[in-house]
Amino acid sequence: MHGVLRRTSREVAKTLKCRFVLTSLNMAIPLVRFEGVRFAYGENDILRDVTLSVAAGQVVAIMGGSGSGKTTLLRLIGGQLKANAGRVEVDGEDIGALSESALYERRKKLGMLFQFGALFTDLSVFDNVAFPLRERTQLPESMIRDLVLMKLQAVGLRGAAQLMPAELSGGMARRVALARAIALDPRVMLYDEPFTGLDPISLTTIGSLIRELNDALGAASIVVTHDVAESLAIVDYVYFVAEGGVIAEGTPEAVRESSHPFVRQFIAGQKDGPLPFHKPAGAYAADLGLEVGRE
Ligand SMILES: Nc1ncnc2c1ncn2[C@@H]1O[C@H](COP(=O)(O)OP(=O)(O)OP(=O)(O)O)[C@@H](O)[C@H]1O
Repeated sequence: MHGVLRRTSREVAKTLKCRFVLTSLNMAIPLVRFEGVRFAYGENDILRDVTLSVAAGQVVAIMGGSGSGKTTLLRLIGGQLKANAGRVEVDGEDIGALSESALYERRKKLGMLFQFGALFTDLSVFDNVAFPLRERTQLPESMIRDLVLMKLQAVGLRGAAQLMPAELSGGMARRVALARAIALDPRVMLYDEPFTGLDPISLTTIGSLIRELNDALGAASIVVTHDVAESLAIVDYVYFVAEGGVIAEGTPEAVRESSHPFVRQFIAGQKDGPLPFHKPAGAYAADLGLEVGRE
C-alpha cells in the first residue's frame, strides 16, 4: 500500500513514544471510533465508508482536499450531524443514538477549537475562559477563578486575564480560545484548521500546546489541517481522506517515506496530482456563453 499501511491499534501502540506508556493501557478502547460511516448532505454523498479510530493519548491529523469531508467528520463526532449508516462512537457511546439531552451532556467531554471560533468580544479574557464553567457547571466562583487561572497559565496567558479580546494579537486570541476549549477538561479535543492565519511563531506555539495539552489531559485530539509540516511534527498518526473514505494512513515517519501519489501531492504541496486543482465542471466555453469552435 505505497508504504503507508493500515495499522492495528497494537502496531500503533508500539510506535508511540515513551511519554505515552501511562496511557497505553487505554489503547484497546478508542476514544473516537468510526465504523463504516456513510454521510450525505441530501443527495450529495460526502462520506461513503469511513473507518478510523483515535485512542487516549493520541494526536491524530486528518488531511484531505478541500471539500473531502474533514469538517463533516468533526460535526459527526460533535453530534451536530448524524451518520446515514455505520457508527460514530465517542468514549464507547454511539453518538447517533443519543437523545438531545444525552448529547448535551456528552458535549461537555468535547473541546472544540475552530479557525473562526471567535472570543466573545464584550467579555474579558478571564470571563471568556470562565464562560463554559459558569454555563455548564455549578462550581462556586472561587473554584472557577482557580480553574480559569490554571487554564490561562497552561497557554501562557495568565498575565492577560484582564485584557479584552480587542487588545490581543491573533496568536494570543487563538491561545485564549484554546484555554476556553479545555476549560471543562475534555476527553476529546477537535481542532479545525487551528494554524490558519497565524504567524510562524504563533503557529509553532499552538502546535506545541495542542501536543502538551493532549498529554496533560490524557485526551484524544483530532486536528483537521492542511499544514503538513506543523502537523507531522506533533501528531502520532495521519489519516488521508478522499473519495468518501480513508485512502491512506500511517505514522508521520511512514507518511514522509510514502510513495502513495496522493500522500506525495500533500507532502510536496503540489497544486495538481491525484487531487485535481479544478472541481469537475461543464465545458468552460459553454459557461462563458461562447459557441464551441469559436474560442
Ligand atoms: N450544510 C451543508 N449543506 C450541504 N452541503 C454541505 C454542507 N456543509 C458542507 N457541505 C458540502 O460537503 C462537502 C464537504 O464539506 P466539508 O466542510 O466537510 O469539507 P472539508 O474537507 O472540511 O473542506 P475544506 O478543507 O475546504 O474546509 C463540500 O462539498 C461542501 O460543499
